[in-house]
Amino acid sequence: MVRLFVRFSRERRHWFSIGLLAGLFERTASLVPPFVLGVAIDAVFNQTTGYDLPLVPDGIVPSTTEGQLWFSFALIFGCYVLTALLATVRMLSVDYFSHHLMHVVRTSTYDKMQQLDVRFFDGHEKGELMSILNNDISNFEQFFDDALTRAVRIGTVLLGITGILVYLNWQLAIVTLGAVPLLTAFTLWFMRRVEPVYDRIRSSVGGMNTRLENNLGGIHLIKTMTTESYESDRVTDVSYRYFDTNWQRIKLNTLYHPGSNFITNASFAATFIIGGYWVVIGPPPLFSGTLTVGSLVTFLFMSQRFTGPLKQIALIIEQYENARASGKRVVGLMDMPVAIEDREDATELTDVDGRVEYDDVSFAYDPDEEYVLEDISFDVDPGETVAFVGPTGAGKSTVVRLLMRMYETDEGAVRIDGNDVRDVTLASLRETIGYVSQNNYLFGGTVRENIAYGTFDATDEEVVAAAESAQAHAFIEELPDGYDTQVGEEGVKLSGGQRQRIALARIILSNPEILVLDEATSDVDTETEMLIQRSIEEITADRTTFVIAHRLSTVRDADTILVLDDGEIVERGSHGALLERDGLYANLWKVQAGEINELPETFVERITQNN
Ligand SMILES: Nc1ncnc2c1ncn2[C@@H]1O[C@H](COP(=O)(O)OP(=O)(O)OP(=O)(O)O)[C@@H](O)[C@H]1O
Repeated sequence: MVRLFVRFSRERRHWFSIGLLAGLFERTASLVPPFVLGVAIDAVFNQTTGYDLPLVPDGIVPSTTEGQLWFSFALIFGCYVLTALLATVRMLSVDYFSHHLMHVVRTSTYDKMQQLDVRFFDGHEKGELMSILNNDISNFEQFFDDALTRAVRIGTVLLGITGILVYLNWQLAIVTLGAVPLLTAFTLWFMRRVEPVYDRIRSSVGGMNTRLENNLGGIHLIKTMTTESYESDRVTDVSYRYFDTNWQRIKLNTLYHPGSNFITNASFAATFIIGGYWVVIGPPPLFSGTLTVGSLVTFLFMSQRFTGPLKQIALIIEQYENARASGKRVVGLMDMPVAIEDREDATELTDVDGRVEYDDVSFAYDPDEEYVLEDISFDVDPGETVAFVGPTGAGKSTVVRLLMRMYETDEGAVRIDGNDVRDVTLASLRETIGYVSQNNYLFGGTVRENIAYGTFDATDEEVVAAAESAQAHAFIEELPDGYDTQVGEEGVKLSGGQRQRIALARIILSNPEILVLDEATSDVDTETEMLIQRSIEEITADRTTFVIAHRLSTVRDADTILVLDDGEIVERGSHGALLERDGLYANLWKVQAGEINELPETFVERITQNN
């Protein structure tokens, strides 16, 4: 928490200082009225002592009893006004500071999260990350907004009360203040018990968010599979875990609150009994000197004033523990090493011709698992189209993820125009490559915004031209508001094929040097695909293109077709050459063309051996 505070509060820290100072003076001013009341009782009502207020020059104290009465009223009223003014200053400055801090921590955490590589997101659920960005950062804000200023005010009150009570009667002060060490010991015991519970609460919030996020995202699946009751049970489980960890906290709190109440009330009772005895009968055994009625009234008022703040310590601890657990998660994320980032001497990838080389590339998603790609080598000349085909899970998408350096090769190198992708800046590398996948993400917003995403300065004419190339213009025109139609969250208001065409238009508009089409037309009907294919031929004519497709008709015109199986290239060549070879590709083609009904059983084995 200290780290987060030091790092992110720099710009607005003065607001925090102003707030703390205002809180300090506010509490000091609030202690004056009971003290003035005590003096007034003795000097004005009982007339047993002189009107003597420390720090107030004698010259300004009226000499008549009536004057002293009005003076006391004015002083008490003035302190209340001052307290209210200072409270306003405190609240404004501290609220401003803590909300600004929350804003800075949230945006910085988000920025950091964005820098993390895809592998990080593979291993973390969205709900978990959402709960860090939302709940954890709010807890952090709450601590600074509320708990910390409260702690400062309590500190001031306790110090002020201690000073006043010791000044009035140090012996009775020992009785009244005896509660403080007891309460401190009790509080420390409580803190030790409650700390791990808060860690568990924060993690159960993350788990619950993840479950809810998953279920809302998969609501269509839940409905079609009629798994509502199964999912209700799963939500009940995570919600119960949250309830249960909270219940542990509540149980500890219920022990703490009555316990601390008892200690502080005992201190009040002891002050009342000993002080009352002293005023009425004389000093009790072990005590000596005099105690006036006014002093006893001040003592009783003050002991009430400090029992409240002492009880609030529990709340502060609660907020502190909450913020500590949250801070740990935020810092954990901030400290997460960025596995894929620009090297210090990274250069810009500019004037790209589009020559791509895979040089003996091997890769595993999990270092402890087998390679997903093994010894992949091929070259693509500028402007050529290379296609990847092969059974599902063969590693086709993985090949292109390495090109964009979403993951790094374990062995070998991927080069563009002779530059190892690890030696160029990530931004220039990824700007060079346009990627359309089978899972096209659309942001909630209009069709136009989605097409121009990433090419934010595109004119309307350019957007329409890109949509025309992607065979999307006609259907967009049919939509209720044309290009201004809202597509809904993740584009739910569009069909899969429509979403794909918008994603294709987006990439066409960004005009990348290298194009990757990963099942980019898998969701459109054959007719539309043929139309898109014509546009794609135009778009890809002069640029290096990687095409991944299960529908082999899409790739038959590619310059080179690489057939992948189980992470290895098992065949390579043009469509005609591969048909002649009569291997895996030829068999797949025959199945798709309806010439044979199923693949020969031993084909993979045979082909692998032949290679
Ligand atoms: N993010 C990931 N983490 C771990 N393993 C992965 C990940 N993505 C893919 N894999 C695994 O890597 C292998 C290759 O996956 P890849 O997506 O490259 O196959 P593909 O040939 O593109 O398949 P498809 O035709 O079904 O899209 C598969 O066994 C898959 O389970």
